[in-house]
Amino acid sequence: MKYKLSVTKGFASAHCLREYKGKCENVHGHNWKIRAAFGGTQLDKTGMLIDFTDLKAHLDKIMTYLDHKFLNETAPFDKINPTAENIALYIFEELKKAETLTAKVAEVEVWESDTSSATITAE
Ligand SMILES: Nc1nc2c(c(=O)[nH]1)N=C([C@H](O)[C@H](O)COP(=O)(O)OP(=O)(O)OP(=O)(O)O)CN2
Ligand SMILES: [Zn+2]
Repeated sequence: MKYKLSVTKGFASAHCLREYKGKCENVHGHNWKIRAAFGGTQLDKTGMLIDFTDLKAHLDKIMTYLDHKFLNETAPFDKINPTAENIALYIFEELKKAETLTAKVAEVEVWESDTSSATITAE
């Protein structure tokens, strides 16, 4: 991939981890930070891989769905644990709807705190 563009957004939500022994089995909240990257090799006639504005709008839609929710009661996290890994995979899959012929989702990184993040990378 020659070009890689990233946008960053955040949301606030509560969760608890099922099947987990420790403080995170209790309900608690995070200010999640998301970095979504699209990659490709070909620019359009305006010199863009994909418009940042479109990318932000797609990410915003996902953030709005997750914002101020109890994730354990919000699909798909009512069925799968709302870990940083699963949240990153969910956002990665949702962002595929925004792919164009030349710009594909390359990476989604989910920060649970200033020091911990999970990244999904396209294979
Ligand atoms: N691989 C993963 N490990 C953990 C996840 C996760 O999503 N993936 N999540 C948690 C908990 O959600 C928890 O909130 C975070 O725990 P932790 O970093 O231990 O706690 P703090 O945010 O309080 O950080 P401190 O460094 O202890 O202050 C746990 N593990
Ligand atoms: Zn947590």
